[in-house]
Parts: sequence; C-alpha cells; structure tokens
Amino acid sequence: MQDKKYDDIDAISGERWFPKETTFEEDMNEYWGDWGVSSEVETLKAVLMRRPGKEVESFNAHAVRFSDEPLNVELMRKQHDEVAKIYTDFGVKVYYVENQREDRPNSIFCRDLVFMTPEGAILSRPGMEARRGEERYVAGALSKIGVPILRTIAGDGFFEGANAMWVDRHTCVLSTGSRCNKNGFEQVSYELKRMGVEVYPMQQPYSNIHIDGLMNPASNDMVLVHASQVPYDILDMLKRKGYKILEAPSQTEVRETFGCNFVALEPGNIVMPEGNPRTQELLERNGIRVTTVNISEIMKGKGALHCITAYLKRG
Ligand SMILES: NC(=[NH2+])NCCC[C@H](N)C(=O)O
Repeated sequence: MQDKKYDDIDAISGERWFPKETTFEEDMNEYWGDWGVSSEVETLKAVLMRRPGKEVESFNAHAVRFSDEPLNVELMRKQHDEVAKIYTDFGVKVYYVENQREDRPNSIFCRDLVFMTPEGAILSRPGMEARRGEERYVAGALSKIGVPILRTIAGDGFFEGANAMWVDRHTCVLSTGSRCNKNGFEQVSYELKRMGVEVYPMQQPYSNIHIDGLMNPASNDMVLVHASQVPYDILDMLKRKGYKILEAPSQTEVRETFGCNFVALEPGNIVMPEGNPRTQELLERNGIRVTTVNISEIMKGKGALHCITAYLKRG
C-alpha cells in the first residue's frame, strides 16, 4: 500500500553538445593560422628569423662558438636582409624574433630554436650553455603571430631544431649528439610518433653538432650529403624512399663554406651560400636551380642559411 504522493519531475536529459571530433592539424587554419611543416623542400610560405641585433655587437667568440675573425656587424645585417629579400621576393612571409637577450649572438640561428611540425612548433632547449634562454624569446615571437607551441623540451632533455630533418609527412630523421640527448630525442619522438611519423635515429659524428651541415634534401628525390659523415643506414633508408644521393665533392666547401647548408624555396630550387663552386656545379648538373647569396659575416657564427631560417609553413 502506497499512500505517499510524489511530484512528477522530468528526467535530466542527456548531453546535447557533443565534441568536435577533428584533429589539431585539421583545426590549424581555423583557430591558429596557416602553419605547418613536414618537408624540407615543399614550397616555402612562412619563416621566422632573427635580424642580428645588439647581441652580435660584442661577445667572447670562443665562449659562444663563433669564429674569431673580426665581424662586420653592419655587413652582417645587410647580408641578413638580402636573404630575407630573396624569401619575400619568392612570396615567403618573413616574421622576426623582435626581442632577444643581448648576450646571445647565436640567437640568429633560429632553426636551432624551433622545429616545426604539422601541428605546430616544438620549442627547443639548446644543448650549449651559451645558447640556453634564446628559446624563451622565440616562444614570445611564435605566440604573437599565433603559431601553436605543442611542446617545450623540458626535464633534463635538450634538443635543437637542426637535429631533425623531415623526409616526408610520415618520415623524419632525428639525431643525437652534443645538442640533443636521449631524453630530448624521446620527447621529440613522442610528438612525432603521435602524429603518425616514423622516426629514424641518427648519431651525430663527434665533429658535428647538427644534421644540416652534413645532409640536406634539395628536392623530393635528391639529397646532398657529406658521405663520410652520414651513417649508412640513413642513406639506405633515403635510397629506398627514392632519393638519389648526391655526394658533396669538397670537404672544404662542406665544412668551411657551408655548401650543404642551403634552403629550398620549392622542390629543386634552392638558395645556397656563395663560394661553393664544386657543390653548386654538382647540384646544377643534376637539374637543381641554384641561387647564391654572400653570407660571409653570418658564416662567422659557424652557421649558414638553413640555420638562420626556421620554417613555419611549407606546401
Ligand atoms: N643549424 C645549424 N647548423 N646551426 C649552427 C649554429 C652555430 C652556432 N654557433 C652554435 O654553435 O650553436
């Protein structure tokens, strides 16, 4: 017997606002902007650079790993502007890191500070003490223009952007050495694997800090390499993927005048540092279009075109 009366209340309804089941990559354009890189050669659309500022006016060359030849700062700026002009003339949007620490001359080498992926930037944590902290200002520049930072290398990991080289959307070479330790490698690998990228580990030789001084694709089927310094397994993988291996003919050009350290504007069309005649001849003979630019002062920082150019959008 039930004599107690209950008011009848409508049941609480279920959820009506369901999640948007898209990926970050699919959302990029709508919420962040037209950013993303998964190639070293597809048409270059946007880059981040640091025009040499106060930080190059006085420093201890040895401590920051610069050459000890006197540096012509004004000429360095002019050369940097010439590189930027080649990019803008080609239709590339050039963004700048406007602020930087005054004790960090290497901060002009932006590639080392950011590695761009299809989902945004991995912010580096430089290996060398005299570079640590540069990345903070790069983070500011990226967030200002709306480039998502999907990871900042943390813990005891370190990694620099030129320790990574895209082969294609699903393949990347990652190198360990003095600028990328095991933990840094694992942090970057985690992000790449999550995005469906297969990572090919490479060890830097004791004499080199980054990949771009040793190996650099000039098109989707041609890669320039310093053969004695790149492991067999990496080149075997590239060959299986259809790359022709062009062996840099001159050690002097590779090591002293950065013959490998070029930037592709689009597949088969590159800008390279002036003063590498043998390398240039080899590339041209193989159908690569080569524009050269004099970056004598930038090279005194032991880096070249690829190092000063952080890609933000390709393809
Ligand atoms: N991606 C590059 N190759 N960067 C060269 C950087 C050179 C710079 N002096 C350093 O030691 O860090």
